[in-house]
Amino acid sequence: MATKTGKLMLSAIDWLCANICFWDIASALLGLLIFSCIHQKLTNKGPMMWPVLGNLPALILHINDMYSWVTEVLIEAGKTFHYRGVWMGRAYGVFTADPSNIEYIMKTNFKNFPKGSYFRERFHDLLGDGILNADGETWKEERRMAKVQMHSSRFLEYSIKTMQDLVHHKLLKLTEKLVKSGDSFDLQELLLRFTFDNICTAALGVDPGCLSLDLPEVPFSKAFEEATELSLCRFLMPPFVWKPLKFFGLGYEKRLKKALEIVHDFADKTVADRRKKLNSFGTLNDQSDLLSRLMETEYTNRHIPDKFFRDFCLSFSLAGRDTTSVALSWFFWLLYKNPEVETRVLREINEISSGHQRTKNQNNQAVLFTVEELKKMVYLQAALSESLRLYPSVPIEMKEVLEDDVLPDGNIVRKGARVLYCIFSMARIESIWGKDCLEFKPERWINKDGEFVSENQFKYPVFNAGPRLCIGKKFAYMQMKMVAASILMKYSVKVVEGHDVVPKVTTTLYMKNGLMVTLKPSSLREIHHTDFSPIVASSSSLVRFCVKFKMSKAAVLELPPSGGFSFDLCRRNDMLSKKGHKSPSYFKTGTTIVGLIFQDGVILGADTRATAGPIVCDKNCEKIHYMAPNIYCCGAGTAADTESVTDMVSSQLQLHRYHTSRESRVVTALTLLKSHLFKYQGHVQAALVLGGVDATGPHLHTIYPHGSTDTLPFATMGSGSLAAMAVFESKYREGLTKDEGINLVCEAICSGIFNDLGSGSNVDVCVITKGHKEYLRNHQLPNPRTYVSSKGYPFPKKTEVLLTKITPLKEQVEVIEGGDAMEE
Ligand code: HEM
Repeated sequence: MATKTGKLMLSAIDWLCANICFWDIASALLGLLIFSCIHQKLTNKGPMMWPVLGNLPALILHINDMYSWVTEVLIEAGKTFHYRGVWMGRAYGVFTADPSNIEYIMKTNFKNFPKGSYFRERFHDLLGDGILNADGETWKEERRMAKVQMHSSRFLEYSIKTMQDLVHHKLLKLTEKLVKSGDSFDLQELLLRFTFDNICTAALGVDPGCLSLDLPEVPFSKAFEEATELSLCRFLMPPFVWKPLKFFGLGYEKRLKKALEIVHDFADKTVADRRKKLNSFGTLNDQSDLLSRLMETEYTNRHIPDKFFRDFCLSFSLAGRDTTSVALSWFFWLLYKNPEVETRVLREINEISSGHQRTKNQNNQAVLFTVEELKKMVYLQAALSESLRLYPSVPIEMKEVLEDDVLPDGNIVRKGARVLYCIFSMARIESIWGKDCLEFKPERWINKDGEFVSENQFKYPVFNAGPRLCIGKKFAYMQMKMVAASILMKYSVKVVEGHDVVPKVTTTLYMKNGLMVTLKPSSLREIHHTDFSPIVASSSSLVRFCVKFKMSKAAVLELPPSGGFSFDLCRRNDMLSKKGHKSPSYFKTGTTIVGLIFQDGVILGADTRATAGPIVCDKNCEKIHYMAPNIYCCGAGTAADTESVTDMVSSQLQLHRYHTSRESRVVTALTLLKSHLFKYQGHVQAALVLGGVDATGPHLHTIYPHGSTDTLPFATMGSGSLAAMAVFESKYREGLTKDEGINLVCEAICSGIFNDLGSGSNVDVCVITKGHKEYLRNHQLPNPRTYVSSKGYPFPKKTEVLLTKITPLKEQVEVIEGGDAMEE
């Protein structure tokens, strides 16, 4: 039977050889190919899937514009398509940009979509079991430990300090040097150096020194970069290629091995040193970096091998290194392309830093931003988020499928497949982000009350989402804001003309050619003159502004008002002084005001001289102001300011009493006064001594012009305060009687009157006790007038009437073509 079948087959082959030529076979294969292609086209929504090669040809064809191409395909395919790599390459699955699919894999069925062995295997040599490369219980435990430390206030404080130090002592020093040289330079490279130093200092407690003035090549940093890039090569070739290369140490795997040795040596040494320190001192309490905190807390509970800490360090260095620097590079580029956004960012930074004179560096305009100030930078946060939307630091993410599953959009995914989701493409899909999705529009992140509004994580998975949400998000925003605000305060960043800005196709969205820029000092000064306020700008100036910044008038008017104070008068004064007008100078003022607590209540005292520079303009003015029947307030500083502030707060207290039908409390007056003064940051010149007696007893407070306050048993303020304080400090004691208190107050005021030229004339006293007050106006007259002319002071003649004709005023309006600096 077998021989019969064999014979039959041989004769069939003979027949085929005799009757079918090469061209017949070629045409049959071609037909098969065409059929398969048509079948593919009809059944698969994605790019062409070739037999054997899968999607590889299309990928190679679009390798230089891969993100745009994937976006186009995703839009055409309705946000999801199936893909396949070369035969036996184990690369297959779906590509998606659908938020509902992303929510499913990142949250709803999180357990079925781990990082997976495909990813882990390729990154294991570099990251080991570090958090970025771990799954399951290992990942869970690492995340728990990292979260506890990262969210502690100690780490937050420490990380802010490291950022401030690096920005001010290194980054800005380096930019100064670069500005002096006048050369263009690669900003992306500079930022990469900055973030590497920053993450190593914060996470490992070691500064690798990439940002030193001579921009040295740091072996650890270079090897780390190389090891990351070379590990990625393993994703481009099938395992039967890269595994033998690794085994025999050939090709790029040889270089990878070398780079890995340097990286691991550095990390191992850091961990070993820290362990040694912990063993010899028994504590690492003087170090706040993540590694030290983790070692100290975890070692006390159980023994954790050094390898764990090494892997932990490397994952953090990778996660926190390039992500923020790349994000900042795109941000600066987008800002350069959108000057109207830059103007708004600068305006915000300027407003926030305007009350910041105390921390200005002496030699330049660099400002040390605090966490509170960074938090207030809402528009900057919106601009950074918008920049990350369009250029996400991690453009494509990948998860593996554990068991067969069906995604919410109906696509089936088989066990072992991979789901890739393209965050870069999501930003460019109208059905996700709206018709204006391609525009750089920070306003989409701000609500009508001017607050920042976060987006749904699954529509905006830039920081990942669900249980694996990026742990460093807060750190990243602080860092980006600190760098952006500090650089923009000092420089205007100009991208070199003709520089080609394109994304590099790799796991992190670098700019392929870097970002070549020049820095022009003091962009802020420019913005003072070009700044605008949609509310006050005249129509013509608004048009000029729009033309200058190539934006529509509607766009300007659409901007929500920024709120807060208007600094138009400052700009006007600035403009006038530039035109040669001399600003009036300030008048020196002087006062002695005091207060003390005695056994039954509070006694306040004040002198009565009002000075304006060298002139005594009022010999007997009143400096003790009424606030409420049981509260009075002495004011030093500018008389008009102290009067107005106390008047305003007094009326608020009155309204409050109408509402509550209760006696005002001193603490209410104190809160109202300090919050009012704080808003004006010292521009309202009122230094106050507030005293009163309420249901909780007698109270005495001082309030400084910037809004800070003190609560004391005795207090003095004004230019004579030191003289008065000398009296109080030597004679004040608890339980003074009323008369003793009044005498002490008078003595203190007289000490001011006789030792301070700004104070003088008489002593006013106000005694407040429970349910009663006594205002002793001119209680003492220590400087009575000694000589009065016996003849009086008659005027030689009365006021004469020179003209009786009344000339009506004419309104004259002069239109100045071209406008003034104020209007720009
Ligand atoms: C603009 C800046 C940043 C962006 C866009 C970003 C984005 C991401 C993304 C997409 C992931 C998921 C990665 C993956 O699973 O493969 C991630 C995870 C992570 N990121 Fe960030 N990141 C940023 C900054 C940082 C910084 C500065 C740190 C450290 C201080 C950090 C620490 C981490 C950690 C530890 C994880 C792993 C979380 C986990 O798997 O549970 N990131 N980040």
